[in-house]
Amino acid sequence: MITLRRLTKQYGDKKVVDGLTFDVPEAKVTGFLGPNGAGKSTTMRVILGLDRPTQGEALIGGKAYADLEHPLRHVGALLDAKALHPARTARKHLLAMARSNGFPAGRVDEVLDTVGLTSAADKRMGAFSLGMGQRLGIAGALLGDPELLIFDEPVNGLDPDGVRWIRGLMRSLAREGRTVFVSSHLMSEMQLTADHLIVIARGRVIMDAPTEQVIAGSTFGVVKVRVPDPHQLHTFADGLVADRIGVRRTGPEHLTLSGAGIERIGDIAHHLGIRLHELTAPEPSLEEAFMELTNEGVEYRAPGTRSDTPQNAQHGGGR
Ligand SMILES: Nc1ncnc2c1ncn2[C@@H]1O[C@H](COP(=O)(O)OP(=O)(O)OP(=O)(O)O)[C@@H](O)[C@H]1O
Repeated sequence: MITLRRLTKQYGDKKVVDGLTFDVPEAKVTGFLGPNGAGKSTTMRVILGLDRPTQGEALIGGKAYADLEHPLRHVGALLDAKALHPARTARKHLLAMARSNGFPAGRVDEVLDTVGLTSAADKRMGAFSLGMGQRLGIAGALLGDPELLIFDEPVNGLDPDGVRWIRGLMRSLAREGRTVFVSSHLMSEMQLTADHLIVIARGRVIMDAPTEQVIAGSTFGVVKVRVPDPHQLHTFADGLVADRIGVRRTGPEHLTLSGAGIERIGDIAHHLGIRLHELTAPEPSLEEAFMELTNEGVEYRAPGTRSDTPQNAQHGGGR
């Protein structure tokens, strides 16, 4: 449905998007993940024809957005919360959108119902909360009954009810056969929502795989340890790094380790005479997978290893 081929976007001499090649599959929720500034919004803007690529192409059903005959019948998008006319009601706002795009007026009530805004339809938008504004933005995206939906950080600033609602909506849109492409930096959220994940860092793809595979790929399992003595904590971290174990400081007394199981970690602690107050192997999460993939938060590195480039991260974590 969405096809990116060597898509590159450069601002000045900075490549914000650097040769992205991937497909977004149909009838699935695809999470587009990456740390802040990774290039997610820029990629979405290029797909939607709001920005021109420096090189490469982004196609929707084989066509550039600008070549789609009735774009809103094919693609609905929620980007940054738009500046809404504060004195206008939600219904009037959607009616104006419907009219200017040739959609039947009856569609307005349908989408208001879908997003749960029927009772607020005649309220002025100036009185809308952030969550209501997001719902209205989604109503606008659904107006043309498009087969592709692009949502940029749709859960930003929403309360837990709103987050659950958007999650359910995205899943049901995919069940209807639509393509849902959603960006987020919230790994935990995508773990619950997305079937497929595309992870980028510094404008490059570092993972493109089914969600389950990304989670499974994180584990050798991480191991958590708690070392009460600060001096021993550093000695232990250095010893582990020398043994090629990935070490991340996750609290004043805590380290999160990857690349070995609890038996080996316990043996190393014993060998070094380190006193432990905790040695556990929690269930892997997407959060951990993401940390590994992007190498975020890694404080200790083995001397001579260069695990901070996206390419190496792919080799290290892209199983
Ligand atoms: N019009 C622009 N001119 C110059 N630099 C830009 C422009 N738009 C974006 N950038 C830069 O491109 C980089 C990527 O931004 P982008 O918003 O695409 O990332 P993102 O992954 O969506 O991150 P976030 O979650 O923070 O929005 C950032 O460093 C940003 O400052």
